[in-house]
Amino acid sequence: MSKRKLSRQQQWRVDKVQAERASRAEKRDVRDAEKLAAGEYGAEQPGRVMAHFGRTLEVRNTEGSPVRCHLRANLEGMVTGDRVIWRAGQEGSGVVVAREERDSVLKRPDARGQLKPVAANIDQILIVFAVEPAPHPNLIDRYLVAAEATGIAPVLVLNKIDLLPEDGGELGKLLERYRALGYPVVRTTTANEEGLTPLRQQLEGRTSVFVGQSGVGKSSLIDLLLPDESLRIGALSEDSRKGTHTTTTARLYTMNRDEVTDGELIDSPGIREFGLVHLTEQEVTDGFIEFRPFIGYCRFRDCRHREEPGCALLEAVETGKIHPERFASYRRILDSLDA
Ligand SMILES: Nc1nc2c(ncn2[C@@H]2O[C@H](COP(=O)(O)OP(=O)(O)OP(=O)(O)O)[C@@H](O)[C@H]2O)c(=O)[nH]1
Ligand SMILES: [Zn+2]
Repeated sequence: MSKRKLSRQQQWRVDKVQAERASRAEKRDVRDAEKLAAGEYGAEQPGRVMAHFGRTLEVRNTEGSPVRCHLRANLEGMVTGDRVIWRAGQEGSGVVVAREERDSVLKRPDARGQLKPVAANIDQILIVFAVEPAPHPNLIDRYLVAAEATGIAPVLVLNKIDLLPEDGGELGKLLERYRALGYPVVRTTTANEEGLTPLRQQLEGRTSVFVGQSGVGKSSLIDLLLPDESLRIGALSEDSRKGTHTTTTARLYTMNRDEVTDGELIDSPGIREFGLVHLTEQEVTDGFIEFRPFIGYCRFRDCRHREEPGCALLEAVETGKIHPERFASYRRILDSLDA
C-alpha cells in the first residue's frame, strides 16, 4: 500500500482496485490455514478494520499503523470499524483470525435492495443540517427515526451558524424542541477557527459518522477535522468529485490533533446518504422517542393512531405532551411509506 497520503476520493478509487485484487487473496487462505497450523504467525493482538476490500483488510494495529491483513478462511463479513484479533505474518502483513462482538452496525441496502452491514462499532450519528439550505423539520425527523432504528445515538449538528440571525430565528426555536426531547445539539461554522470547538468536544473519544442532505457542509466540516486527508481540494476536478463512488466501501479515519487522538470518523459517500432508506411502520413509531410512554395505551390494540377513538397518542397531542408538528411529521413519514 502506498505510503503517500491520499485524499478520500482518491482513496476510494484505490479501494476499488484493491477489491479486485482481493479475490486473488482468497487463494492464499488455503495456504494460510496451513501456515497457522504450522505456527508461522505471531501472537494474537487486537486491531480495528480501517477499510476492507473483499477478503483483504486494512487493520490498524495498537500503534495506529495500518497492516494489510487477509481473513482466515472460516471468517467472513468484516466491515469497517470491526474490532478484530489478528496475527502478524511475514513482510509486514497479517491474518485476521477473529472478530469481536459488535456494539452497533450501520446497514445500507445493496444493489438488490438487501440490507448489508457497512460499518460497525459506531457511537454516534451526526445529523448535519444548516441555516442555509434551511432544513424541513420532517427531514430532521426522518434522520432521527433512521438513527433510532440502528440503536446508535443521534446528534444534531447545526452548521453555518455564521448565517444565523442574532435572535437565533425560527431554527433556534426548532432546536430547542429537539433539545427538550433529549437530543444533543451542536452548533458549528467552518467560517472561523473556533467554529468547530463544540463539535470536536462531541467527537472526542468516540467513533462517529456524518450524515445529512447535500450542501449542508459535511465535506467542509470533515476537511477541517481531517486536514491531512484534504489534499483533494483543488487537486481533483469537479468531475471526479461528483463521480459515482457510492458503491465503494467505508473508511475509518483517526482525528489527530496535538498528538492526541481526538476521535474517529467512518466515512463514505454511501454512509453520508444514510437516513433516506426504507423504514417499517414499527420503526417509524419507535423512532419518535417521546411517543414511547403512550405506546400500548390506545383503546384498540391495533390502533394506527389516525382517527381511532381512545388513541393515547392523539390524546397526548391534544394535551400538549407531544408536539403537533412532530406528530404531523410522524404521519407524513408513514404516508411516504404507503406511497
Ligand atoms: N456560510 C457558510 N458556508 C458554509 C459553511 N460550511 C460550508 N459552507 C458552504 O456550503 C457549501 C456546501 O458545503 P459542502 O461541504 O460541499 O456540503 P456537503 O454537505 O458536503 O454537500 P455534498 O457534497 O453535496 O453532500 C459550500 O459552498 C461551502 O463553502 C459554514 O459554516 N458557513
Ligand atoms: Zn393510537
